[in-house]
Amino acid sequence: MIRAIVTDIEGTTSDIRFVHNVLFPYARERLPAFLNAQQYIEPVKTILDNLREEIAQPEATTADLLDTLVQFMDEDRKSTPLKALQGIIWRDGYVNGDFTGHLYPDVLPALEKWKAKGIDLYVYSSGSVAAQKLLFGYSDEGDITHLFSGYFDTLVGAKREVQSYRNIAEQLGVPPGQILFLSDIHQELDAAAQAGLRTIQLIRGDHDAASHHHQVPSFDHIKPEQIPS
Ligand SMILES: CSCCC(=O)C(=O)COP(=O)(O)O
Ligand SMILES: [Mg+2]
Repeated sequence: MIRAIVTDIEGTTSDIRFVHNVLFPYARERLPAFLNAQQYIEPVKTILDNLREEIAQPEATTADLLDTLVQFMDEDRKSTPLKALQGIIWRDGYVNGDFTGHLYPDVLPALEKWKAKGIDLYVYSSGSVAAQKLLFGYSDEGDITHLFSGYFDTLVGAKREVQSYRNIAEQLGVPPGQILFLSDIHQELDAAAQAGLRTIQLIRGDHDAASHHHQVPSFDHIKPEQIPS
């Protein structure tokens, strides 16, 4: 019996183009002025110190760190300090109505149905927990954060690491075999499956021939009650 569902965001609940063509450029354009204004103010001061630690350059200037962050954005590096800074910058965009968090139309009805059946819902994304709450708090369908019982980001570990899913299961207090993880990336699903979680892959675009996971085109096709124990 599935007792908890953990969902990825990018490519799973939300279009990858929203993240890459709207969110990422919004943060990239504002990052230099943002760092200039906020570098000595919390929480940015601590986030920058965490970045210095991550790159093992304790003496790095803010200009050095900006270069590093630009390189990380070019590489789509899932660096925790970068993700924290992006999340803070995105807040203005959501609050000012510059954009809303994209949701595929099949997502909200399915989440509501699963929740009504007593399944607890969680999010796991490389985007910071603050950024996840913004996306679902200012979504195309309004504030849907009441549906989620918790959020996980890279502080629990990287998404392709088996230990991250063990950590999530431990924090949920649910046996791994009763947790269903939804993602579009088979390497993330491989790690989750190795930790004992059940997996389903969302194929929102191109077929993934290298995957061994059950594949569906949308949340409509997911029937947690039919997953055998
Ligand atoms: C919270 S939406 C932004 C997601 C994000 O920043 C990102 O890098 C996507 O990573 P994911 O692990 O969800 O593919
Ligand atoms: Mg994804």
